[in-house]
Amino acid sequence: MVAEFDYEELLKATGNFSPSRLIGKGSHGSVYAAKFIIRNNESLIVAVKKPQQILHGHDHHARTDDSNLENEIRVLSALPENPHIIKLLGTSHDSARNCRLLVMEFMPNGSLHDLLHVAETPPSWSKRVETVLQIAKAVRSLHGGVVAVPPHHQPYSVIVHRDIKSENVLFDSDWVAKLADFGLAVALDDVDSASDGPGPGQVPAAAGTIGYLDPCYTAPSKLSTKNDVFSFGVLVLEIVSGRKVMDVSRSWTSLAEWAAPLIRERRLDEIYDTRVPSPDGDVAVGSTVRELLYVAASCVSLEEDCRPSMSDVVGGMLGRLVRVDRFPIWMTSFLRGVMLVRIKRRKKLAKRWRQIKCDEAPIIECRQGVTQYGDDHDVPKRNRFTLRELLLAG
Ligand SMILES: Nc1ncnc2c1ncn2[C@@H]1O[C@H](COP(=O)(O)OP(=O)(O)OP(=O)(O)O)[C@@H](O)[C@H]1O
Repeated sequence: MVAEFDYEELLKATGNFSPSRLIGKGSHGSVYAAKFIIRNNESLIVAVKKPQQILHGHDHHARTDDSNLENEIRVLSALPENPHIIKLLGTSHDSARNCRLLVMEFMPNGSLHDLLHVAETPPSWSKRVETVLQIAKAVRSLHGGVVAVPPHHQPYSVIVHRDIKSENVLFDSDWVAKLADFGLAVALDDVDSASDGPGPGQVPAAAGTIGYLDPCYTAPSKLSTKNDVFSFGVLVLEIVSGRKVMDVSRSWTSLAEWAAPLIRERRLDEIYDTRVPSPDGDVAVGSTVRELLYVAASCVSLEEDCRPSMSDVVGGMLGRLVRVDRFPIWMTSFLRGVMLVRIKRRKKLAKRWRQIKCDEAPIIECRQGVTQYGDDHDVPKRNRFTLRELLLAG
C-alpha cells in the first residue's frame, strides 16, 4: 500500500515547486526537494518527481506526459525494500493537471555521474569497488536473483530496469549507492512476449540510453535481463576508467567498443582512471580492479549467451573481491592471511570460505565453490568470525 501525500502540503514543502528547490531534471520529469518540519524545528527532506509538461498540437496546449512516472510508481511500489534501490515513500495527486507525483527518499550526495565526471576529487578505488558491488546487488535483486526472500515478502516478478547508467545511481547521506529512475523498467510477468507494441500487457518498444544500450536489443522481443547486464558492464567500465560512455571528441565513441579489445589483450592499465594513482600500487586493490574489468568485459560481450547473470556477477565478486572500505589494505590482507592459516588447521572449513566479520562489520567476503548467493545476513552464523576470534586463533 503506497502512502498518499496531501498535494497542498507538497506545494508548501516545495515552495510551490520553486526553481530554487529543483534538484534535477530528466527527460520525463523534474525532481524537487520538499522540506517538512516534523517537530521542534526538526525537518525531513524528501524528493518529489513531477511529470513533464509537453506542448501538443497546433495551438501548443500543454499536456502532462505521465506514462513514465506512472510506470515508475507501479514498479517501485511492487518491489520489496532493498538497501540499494531508491525508496518510494508515497504518491500525491495534482488534481489540476490530473496526474500523480512520486515522493521518494532524498539523495543528498548527487549522482555517480557527477562524482565521476564533475566532482573536483575523483573517487578512490575502494569507493569505486564498493559502488560496483552495491549496484550489482541492486540489479541482481531486480532480476530475481535473491534466493533468500524474507518471509514477509512475496516473491516478485523479474524486472528489467532498461536504463542503468551513472546518472541513475544516486548517493544517500552515507554515500551508499542506490539505483533510481524506474521510468523505463518492465516487469517481465506483466508483458506478453508474443505481442510487440504499445499498450498494457504488450512488450514496449526498445529503449534505453545511447552508450549503455545493448546492441543486441534491436527489437521489442529482444527484451531480457541480459540488456541490463550489458548496461551494467558499461557502467563498470565508466567507473574504472573515469571516462564518459560516449565521447565524440575521441577516435572511439563508445566506451565498450574501446575497452573490450584492451581487456582481451590484457592492457588493463590503459583503462584505469589516470586521475588517481594506479590500483596496481597495492596488490589487493590491483587484483580487485582487474577482476572488475574482466567482469565488465563478459557483461558487454556481443554474444548474449556469454554474458553472466547478475547472480553470477555478485557471487563472483563476493567470492574474489576484497572490500577495502572499512579498514586499511594491510589489515584486510593480514586478516586474509590469518584466515588461511585457520582454514589449513581446520579441514572442515577448507571448502567453505564464507565471510570474516569484524565486530559485526563484514570486511572480507570470500566464497569458493559455493552457489548460494545472498546478502550478509544470509551467511550462516558458524562461518562468521569476529576480529577478536581471529586474533585469538592466530
Ligand atoms: N531521490 C532523489 N534525490 C535527489 N536527486 C534526485 C532524486 N531522484 C532524481 N534526482 C535527480 O534528478 C535527476 C532526474 O531524475 P530522473 O533521472 O529520475 O528523471 P527522468 O526524467 O526519469 O530522467 P531520464 O531522462 O534519465 O529518464 C537525476 O539525474 C538526479 O540528479
